[in-house]
Amino acid sequence: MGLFDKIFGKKIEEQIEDNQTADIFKFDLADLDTVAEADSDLQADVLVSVATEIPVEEDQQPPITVVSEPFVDAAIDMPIEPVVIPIEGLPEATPESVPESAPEFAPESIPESIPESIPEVTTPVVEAPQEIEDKYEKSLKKTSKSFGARFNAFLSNFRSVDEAFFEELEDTLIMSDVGVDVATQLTDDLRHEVKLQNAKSKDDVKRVIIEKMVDNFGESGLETSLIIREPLTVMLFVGVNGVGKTTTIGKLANRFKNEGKKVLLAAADTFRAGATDQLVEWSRRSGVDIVVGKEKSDPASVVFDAVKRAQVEQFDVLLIDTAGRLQNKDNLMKELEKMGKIIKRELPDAPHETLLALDATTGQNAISQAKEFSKVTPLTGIVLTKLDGSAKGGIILTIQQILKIPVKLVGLGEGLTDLENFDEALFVKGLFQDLL
Ligand SMILES: Nc1nc2c(ncn2[C@@H]2O[C@H](COP(=O)(O)OP(=O)(O)OP(=O)(O)O)[C@@H](O)[C@H]2O)c(=O)[nH]1
Repeated sequence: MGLFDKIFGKKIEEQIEDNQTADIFKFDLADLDTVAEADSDLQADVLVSVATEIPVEEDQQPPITVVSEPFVDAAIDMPIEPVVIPIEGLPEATPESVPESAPEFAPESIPESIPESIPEVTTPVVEAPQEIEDKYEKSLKKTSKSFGARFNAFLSNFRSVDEAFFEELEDTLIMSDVGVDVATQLTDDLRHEVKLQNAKSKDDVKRVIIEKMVDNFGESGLETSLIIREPLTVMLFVGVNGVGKTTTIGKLANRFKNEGKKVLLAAADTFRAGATDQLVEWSRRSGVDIVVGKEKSDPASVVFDAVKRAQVEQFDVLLIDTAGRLQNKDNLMKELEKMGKIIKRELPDAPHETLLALDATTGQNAISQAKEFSKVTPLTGIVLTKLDGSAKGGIILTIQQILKIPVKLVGLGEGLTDLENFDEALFVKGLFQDLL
């Protein structure tokens, strides 16, 4: 049984007839339903994502002293010295306040008052399946509307299923961010399928199109669950600026914390001023510990400190934020290789996940980023962020089909709990809600 049958029920029950000619598929579309007007907002499409600093009330910030533990390694040759990182707006740490080794995770280091807007921090949250389904449906509304509007408009223009129909269908698929290769393949498949199923009415054709898209998707066979390993799971996050890496790490930290796991963050994006502060803020929100380095210091040293600390203090999960400077691929590659080497020296099977964050609002651009990043480092999965603000969620179909990299997590909002495991069935249901 294909994914479509599992989600939407039985396929069209038409006799499969052999030796059918194209003429048989001529049908009258005069009785088409009134087509909903395409949402002009959705046509405008691209939403511009702006990386913003997380607003924090000054009086809610306890003093933070963050120490990067020194290490000596002739092989890697990184001159590291203990550093005290003054977080903007906080009292500067004095050398005396710097402990010799990385500080023990102390509950006191978590701010006493968590901002009111994030009550989930201390309460384990288990979401009901219906809640998750509703979130998917809501987040995919824009994509589904634009998908639905395009398809309904397209179908209303045709009186018969002939070659022109399939050519127009291919264009519609491309415009729906499915990607050229996938659109061509799908159209070929659909030519065959429509014929095979002897689809005669508008609804039949529509159903066959969706059915084929869904089944293709379901056949990807990609493992979408996150890899979790005992005693320590290491996850590396990569992606260009502003796509939502830091936010995803914050949300994931909160989720693992609520599951009772001991979580450590590593701010290995030492390149961009402010990136560390942002991650520090997320660590506060989620109530988890963090290792940071000096601005412009070697990110590999932060990773080294974090791995050591995670092992010594028996953390369950280490989430590493990196700088995604795709503009300088050689540097990025070297940087990621070096981090990988350091991690592997301590944990040969780590990093267990190298997750690429992609912004769903950027459509096909996200695909190019995925292609570029997979040249730089092997990727185990994708986090598709901002699905809630995108009308281009259809790119998931392309990502899985073309890149063969599983989407593992989806960002469905800016809140602490707006991150979900990728669920093919819920995604597909949400995607086609306006078409069926
Ligand atoms: N609506 C929505 N916004 C999101 C989501 N994920 C992240 N954002 C927003 O996207 C913006 C950028 O997110 P960051 O997490 O700072 O992105 P980043 O990739 O870490 O960026 P750099 O730190 O510059 O490398 C922020 O305003 C986030 O609130 C999401 O799933 N939905």
